[in-house]
Amino acid sequence: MLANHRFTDLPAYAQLQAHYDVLKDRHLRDLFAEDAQRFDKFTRRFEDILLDFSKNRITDETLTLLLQLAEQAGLTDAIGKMFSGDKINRTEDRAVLHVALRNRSNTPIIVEGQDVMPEVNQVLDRMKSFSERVRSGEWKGYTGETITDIVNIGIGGSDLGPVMVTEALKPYAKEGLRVHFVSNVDGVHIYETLQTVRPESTLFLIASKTFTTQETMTNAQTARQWFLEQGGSEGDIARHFAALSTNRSAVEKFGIDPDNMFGFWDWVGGRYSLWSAIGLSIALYIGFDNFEELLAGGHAMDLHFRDTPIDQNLPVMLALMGIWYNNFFGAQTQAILPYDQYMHRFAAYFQQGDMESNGKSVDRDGRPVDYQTGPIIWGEPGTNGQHAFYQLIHQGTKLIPCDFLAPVLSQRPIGEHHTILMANFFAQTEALMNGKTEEEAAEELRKSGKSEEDVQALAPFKMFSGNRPTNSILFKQLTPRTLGSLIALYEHKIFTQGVIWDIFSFDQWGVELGKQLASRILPELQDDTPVSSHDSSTNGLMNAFKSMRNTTA
Ligand SMILES: O=P(O)(O)OC[C@H]1O[C@H](O)[C@@H](O)[C@@H](O)[C@@H]1O
Repeated sequence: MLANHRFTDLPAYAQLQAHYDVLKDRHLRDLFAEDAQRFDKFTRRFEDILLDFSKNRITDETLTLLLQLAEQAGLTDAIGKMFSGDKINRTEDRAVLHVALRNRSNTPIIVEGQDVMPEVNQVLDRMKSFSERVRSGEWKGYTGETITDIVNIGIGGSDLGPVMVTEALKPYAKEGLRVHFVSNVDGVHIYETLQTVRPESTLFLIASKTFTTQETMTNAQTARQWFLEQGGSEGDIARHFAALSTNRSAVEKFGIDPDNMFGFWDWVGGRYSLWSAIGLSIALYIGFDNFEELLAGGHAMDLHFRDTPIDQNLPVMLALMGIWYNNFFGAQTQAILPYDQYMHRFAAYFQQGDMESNGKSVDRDGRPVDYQTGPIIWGEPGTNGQHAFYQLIHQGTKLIPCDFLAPVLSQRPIGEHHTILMANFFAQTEALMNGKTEEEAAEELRKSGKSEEDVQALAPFKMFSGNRPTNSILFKQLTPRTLGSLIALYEHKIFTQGVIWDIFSFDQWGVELGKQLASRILPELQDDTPVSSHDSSTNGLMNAFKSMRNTTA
């Protein structure tokens, strides 16, 4: 059991509060001017990844105090417990072992007296041979055609990870093999996808940890029906449907051949499951060797996180910077801004990863917290974001800590594109840090020939306060290994923050209420009887829906 603490009672918390009162008025520009060593001091490296957190509103003292906070919260002990298979997900009575899924060293990891590694490796072996058979064309559809299209049907953790990774690693994909993702229960999603594929050459992966999720089961039934209507027979389903799940009996009930089921375990959280059988679409798309490289990258980051002193530890640094802004500066959000178009779903992926993990408001004793926990995560790839929402980051009233991520080498080096992209990457963090004083703005206006009256009128609009914090994460290239490490970096950041906030990061009870109510409402929508069992707004909306659906558009 982890020793519980109240975050705000940790001795370092009060010290940080006092320190914040002094530091909050200091400008990053001055902190850089005062300390020539800032970059060297506040960067950490791991393999081909460089984390520069020097453009944060910190000093040596801030970092020392934040590290003490982590220590006082029992971080080292908590890391040990996760890696050794303790049931740290207490509200579900489960271990949390996504690290076992990518444990390429194969050291035993024991859950309830049993080493989980043989089973992990067995599923990986099956994924390997299955993906190789499909990719080589040995696996045939019901008319003897090879598979050209993979349709992954899943939602949340059974969708976002595979979507993000297959997009990020597109350069490693096999030519002629397409992958599609259907998640939304909105029939539009499956309709549009089915328009683009043929039953003879399509493989459906029904991805659901529980195999009970309404959206996924509805989409899976529609896909099955479509397959049968298009010419496939019941007997052909085994060639075209596979299941990725922990729920064997539900898979069998659905009619999927148990030989086509790839299992995983309750100690894999949905949002941490891309490393498990849920990653089959990834293995099919980029090949098993590349999938193994992804796992190896995750594993390397795991070992770094577990074995490196916390002051040298990349996930810990990211976590501490986040806590500094979240709990002392009152920042509500955290932007993730990858300067790599292939990473365009990275922020969306960590919206679930972070917000479902740390969007909690009771501590581990079930007491309401009186401090802020998980931030709102959002972001889009650079430079698109620059032309959309950066205005607010630069000149708005909100403090938005940003992570800037970029590869040194592009996967698609075309002309000057990457150099131009990187010029923007460096320019943005510098601009956010330095800003532009009103005098500087006035001087520029004067130089452009404006009258003194215009200079005075316009300068306030053209000044930038700066002092806006960023992390820069520079990595050599977006390879499977590096992507694996980057994902694990953020996963462990989330874990570290959860430990410090004394919350449970691995349950997600908050998604249940809406589900419960939806299943109560569904039968009420199935006829035209007026509804009166809810509040007046919900009744009113449902009754309006019922009457409008009966009038022609
Ligand atoms: O894989 P499943 O069981 O279909 O769950 C899909 C998703 O459902 C819920 O929204 C949550 O529990 C998520 O964490 C999960 O990823």
